[in-house]
Amino acid sequence: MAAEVRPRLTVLSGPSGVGKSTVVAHMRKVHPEVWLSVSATTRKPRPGERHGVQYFFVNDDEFDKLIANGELLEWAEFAGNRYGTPRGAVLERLDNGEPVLLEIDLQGARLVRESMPDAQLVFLAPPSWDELVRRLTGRGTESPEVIERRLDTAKVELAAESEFDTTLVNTSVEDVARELLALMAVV
Ligand SMILES: Nc1ncnc2c1ncn2[C@@H]1O[C@H](COP(=O)(O)OP(=O)(O)OP(=O)(O)O)[C@@H](O)[C@H]1O
Ligand SMILES: Nc1nc2c(ncn2[C@@H]2O[C@H](COP(=O)(O)O)[C@@H](O)[C@H]2O)c(=O)[nH]1
Repeated sequence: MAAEVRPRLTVLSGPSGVGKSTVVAHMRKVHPEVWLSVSATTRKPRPGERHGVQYFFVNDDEFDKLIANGELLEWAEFAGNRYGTPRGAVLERLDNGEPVLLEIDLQGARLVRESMPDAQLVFLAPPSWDELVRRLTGRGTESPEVIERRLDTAKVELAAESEFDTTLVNTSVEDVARELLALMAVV
């Protein structure tokens, strides 16, 4: 009998404001054992965000050093800031056989697919374009200019949906969190 193949690295991507962080937060409330990689970013913290929790907030020089030292599994520029996945923590968990989740943008997902072809790529889609605009605007964390920039990028990201292994439509946070857990073989 063939051994069961369980994808161990899962990448969750989708346009800004679709609800990736909300889904992951719900999932980890129900299953705190699911490990989410904490990225490094040059973006300034939003109110309530803490260093080492949502992100490692670093300056440009520090980000340059992370790249130069080969400490990032992937990195990308998104809407004027840089974001990257610390390599060490991800590889350590994968070596231990633990499921690993990355919440990263389309460019990062493409880079992970190149370097780790066994990763499963999950695209989180909005129920509609208007709902995406409502969510991103309603979150109230970005200026109108940044929202416009993120929505421009969202058009590119939505057009790349077919590159992903699976699409989940974020109509209900609870349903999507359950589906994602099943894809990660956590439940
Ligand atoms: N299923 C849903 N129904 C209604 N609102 C939702 C749903 N999922 C998320 N939201 C809301 O949409 C907004 C954006 O969600 P969130 O910040 O999780 O998006 P994101 O994809 O992580 O964005 P970014 O990529 O910019 O970090 C939040 O205000 C959140 O409460
Ligand atoms: N390529 C990467 N993209 C990342 C990483 N961490 C987060 N992200 C993505 O950036 C945008 C913007 O995030 P925000 O917190 O400023 O709203 C979003 O699509 C994230 O998924 C990363 O390490 N690499």
